[in-house]
Amino acid sequence: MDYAINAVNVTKKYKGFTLDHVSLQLPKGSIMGLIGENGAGKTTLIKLILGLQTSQKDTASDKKSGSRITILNHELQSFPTAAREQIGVVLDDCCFPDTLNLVQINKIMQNIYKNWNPGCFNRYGELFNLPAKKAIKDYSKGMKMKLSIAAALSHHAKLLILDEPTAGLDPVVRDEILDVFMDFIQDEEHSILISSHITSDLEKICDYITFINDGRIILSDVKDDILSNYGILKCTQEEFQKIAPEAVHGYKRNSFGVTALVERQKVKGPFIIDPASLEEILLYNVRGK
Ligand SMILES: Nc1ncnc2c1ncn2[C@@H]1O[C@H](COP(=O)(O)OP(=O)(O)OP(=O)(O)O)[C@@H](O)[C@H]1O
Repeated sequence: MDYAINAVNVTKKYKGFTLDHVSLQLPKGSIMGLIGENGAGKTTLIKLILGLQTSQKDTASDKKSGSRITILNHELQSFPTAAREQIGVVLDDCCFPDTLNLVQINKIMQNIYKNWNPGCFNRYGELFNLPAKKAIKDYSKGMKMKLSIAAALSHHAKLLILDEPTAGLDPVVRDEILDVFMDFIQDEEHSILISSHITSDLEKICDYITFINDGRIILSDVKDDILSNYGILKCTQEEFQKIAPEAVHGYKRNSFGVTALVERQKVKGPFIIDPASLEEILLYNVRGK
């Protein structure tokens, strides 16, 4: 398979936190959602993929395990500067000087990106209702996010890497932006890696989902397969004892019995298993023990 991102055995150690030999493959032409609780390691992984932080590879064991990141078929270490235009990035803070306005940013970006498309930037500015003459410092949080997204979409990028791009946006604008992301990948050459706490957004647009917890990937698969393989089972304590432990990925006890996240195929018996949302799959995996 042809991957937009192929990260293998990526490791980063901070005091009290280790991103531990994480591997992630984003097939070209698709959207992958990154889900995890606060501090799980999503931003760290994104920054490592972008080369904004360096991964650990100074120990003998890491050399053996072959830590490696390839983006759009280029090794990260030797990524050509010119090819950087092919990556559109949105991180959680707005990266433009806040005294500038949209018109000034449009002019400046033409000198930064060879492939900058001023008409495209203007169109997104209008679509996202961004005032052209207002200084960025007077933009709301949501407006700044929309500005970052407009910029990421205006230099003919082939890959978008987006860290919580819909945080702070109202449902109507979020829906509009999700449509823009869906349009972006219609061409098989375009791909998106997106992290978000709004799991319903990811459920709408993603082809693949990667769950990350405490620096480790706990599940990474085709979204539709995840949603069809996992389900919520409600039963009595006695019934729960009869379910194979390997089928259970987390459970909660309550006064009526047990509610558990299960892998459908591993559950034997006449149980009713309801669909599980991505949010429930995360919650049970992280907290439901
Ligand atoms: N520069 C740094 N120095 C030390 N520790 C760091 C640094 N950057 C991140 N960390 C730690 O790494 C861990 C993962 O942080 P990260 O920002 O990747 O999480 P996240 O999944 O993006 O969380 P959130 O959803 O809250 O944005 C946290 O414990 C954080 O404190």
